[in-house]
Amino acid sequence: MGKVVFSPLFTSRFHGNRCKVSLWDSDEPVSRAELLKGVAGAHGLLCLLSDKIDTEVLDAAGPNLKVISTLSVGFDHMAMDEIKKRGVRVGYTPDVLTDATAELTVALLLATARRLPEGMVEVINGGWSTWKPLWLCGYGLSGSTVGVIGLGRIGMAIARRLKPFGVKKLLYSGRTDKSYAAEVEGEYVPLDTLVSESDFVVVSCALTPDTQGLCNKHFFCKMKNTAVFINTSRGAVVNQEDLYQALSSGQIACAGLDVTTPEPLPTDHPLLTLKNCVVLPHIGSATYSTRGIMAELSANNLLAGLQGTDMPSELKF
Ligand SMILES: O=C(O)[C@H](O)CO
Repeated sequence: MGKVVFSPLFTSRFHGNRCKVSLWDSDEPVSRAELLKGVAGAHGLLCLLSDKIDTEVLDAAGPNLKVISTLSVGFDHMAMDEIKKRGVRVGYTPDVLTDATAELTVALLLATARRLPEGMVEVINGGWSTWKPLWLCGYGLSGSTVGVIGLGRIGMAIARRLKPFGVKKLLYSGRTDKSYAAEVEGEYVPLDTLVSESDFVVVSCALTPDTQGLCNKHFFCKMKNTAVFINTSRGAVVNQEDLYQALSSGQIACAGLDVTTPEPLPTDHPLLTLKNCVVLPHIGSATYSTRGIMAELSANNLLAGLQGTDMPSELKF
């Protein structure tokens, strides 16, 4: 085999059936300088969603590069046009993180709507004086309308988990009507209808030029002022200034975000001053078993790409 670079991990060089592996042996991301240096001459690269794989990295790798394997289902961190132009194959990790991400989305939705972080702070700081009828009241799923933007693998897994909470109506929007939505009695509606009729708006679409900044002031203005907004896809789908305005003015009730722009969100970011905004550090797929399976799948994708065989999960683009 040749040279492979694994970044958390790092790259590989391929000679016959052996590869020389350069491993970034840390849970911390590889620095840009190390990545540019380490990738030189590599035949394969295993990267994270936090590694920007752009022309500079591709140029630094040079013409040996045959395969990039990302430890993620999202691929918005990679310059796909440029990668395609160079004939480099791409492996990714769909399916194996669907359950963990859907589970986290439900947890975030409940934590946000039922104000769990706020409640915990009150217990710790002595704000819990006694039981009070209206104190820390939030919003429940029973009898509600839930709107899922992007009913793909993860969106569908979220819908399946939310339905048993007594959700009355499940709306979804996206590029196309999905026949499998029947399983959750999903109703395909225009985005405007979803936004204005939903009590819970859950964003689960990929980040593309079409969805970038989709959730902006026009979007939030159409939401009910009792509505809960949840995003576990990519931060850039949301205009955060507009979200801040919507939350601080009472235009919408609350928001739960597992993804932000940038990541990490600076600790002095205005969103973090709001009690009605729950922010998590992009932990959708963070279960021990899911991350283990993702690591194995991305290593196998990389090896198949180096050997020129079928990858377990190749991105077709
Ligand atoms: O794209 C992905 O794989 C997720 O965002 C990571 O959990």
